[in-house]
Amino acid sequence: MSARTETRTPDRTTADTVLEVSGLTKTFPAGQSLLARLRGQPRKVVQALTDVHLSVRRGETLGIVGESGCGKSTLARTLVRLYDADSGSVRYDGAEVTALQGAALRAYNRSVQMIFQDPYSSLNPRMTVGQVLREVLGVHRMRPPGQIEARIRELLTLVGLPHEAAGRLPHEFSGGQRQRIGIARALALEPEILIADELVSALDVSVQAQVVNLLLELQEELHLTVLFVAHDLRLVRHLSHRVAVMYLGRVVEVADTATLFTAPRHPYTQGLLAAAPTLEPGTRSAEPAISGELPSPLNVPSGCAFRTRCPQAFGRCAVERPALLPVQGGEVACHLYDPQGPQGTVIP
Ligand SMILES: Nc1ncnc2c1ncn2[C@@H]1O[C@H](COP(=O)(O)OP(=O)(O)OP(=O)(O)O)[C@@H](O)[C@H]1O
Repeated sequence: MSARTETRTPDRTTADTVLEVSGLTKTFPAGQSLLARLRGQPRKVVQALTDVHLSVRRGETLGIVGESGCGKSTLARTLVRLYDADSGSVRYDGAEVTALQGAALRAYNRSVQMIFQDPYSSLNPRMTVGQVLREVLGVHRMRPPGQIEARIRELLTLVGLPHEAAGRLPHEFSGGQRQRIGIARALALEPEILIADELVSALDVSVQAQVVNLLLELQEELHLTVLFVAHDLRLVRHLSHRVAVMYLGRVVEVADTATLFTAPRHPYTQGLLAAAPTLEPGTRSAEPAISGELPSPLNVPSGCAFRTRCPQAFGRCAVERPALLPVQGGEVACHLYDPQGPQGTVIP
């Protein structure tokens, strides 16, 4: 990773929106005790995504960050239709994804590929890499039968594996190599969008850098659009043109990477960056950067969900949910940035 340390800028991406998420909401029924069930108590719901708005530009890498449980994976899974949204809209090249069925849904599922943290769990342990790729290419008729072997070799080269890898079983590979196999399988379907959910978090740091750099090269070579969901802000900064920050199921800030890391606006983003161990060594304060506990997604605070932990919260934050509004270099959902002024009483 040392080869490129500069922050990526959105210059090379187009302003053309490929995926437009608006008002996306997803809840899950919470677990319930036997006693509560016997008493007929109403089941609570986990508010995993609430009114999420997000535009993804063609050809960009968009990082998605936030504390554990803030809804990153649910967003990724809802985008690929592993989950059905409760409400809201996802438009891919203008077509409503939440309504797709049959052949149109299958085409969408080819165009938008998700790669998971643990490809081992989704690889058949008894199938060689060649068999896995042959099956994907054959079932989806990606190549005529006579061209399949050549395409398998091409895919292995693309992800930096030797051609001999085709004859080997998943357990014969290291974690990083298995991630490369997962990426090759996704690329076999010639997607336009890759969604990488915690792609490298289970790998050693040195291997993480190799896989992330591979993703960076592939993205530039194949003009892919990438959604990079991760905890590690250092990796997100390295890879992303823009970054979306989530808190308790909402997008609270989106900005180009340089702006987000040098001039974060939302108090939550400011806290998240201050808490990151790897960004600016020596500049961390001894105080916890974000005070208090993350509220339960069963009981999301009224108004701004972050206000119970926000050092700058004022009266309006408890009663009115801030909308995601445009600011220079991005968007932010915080009353402090209301173009009409914060309008409220600062809580002493
Ligand atoms: N299938 C499910 N059933 C019930 N609750 C769920 C389910 N999936 C996610 N949740 C809940 O939804 C909320 C958002 O979870 P999600 O996994 O999307 O967060 P995340 O930001 O990806 O977290 P992490 O970084 O730990 O993966 C959490 O409170 C989680 O417990």
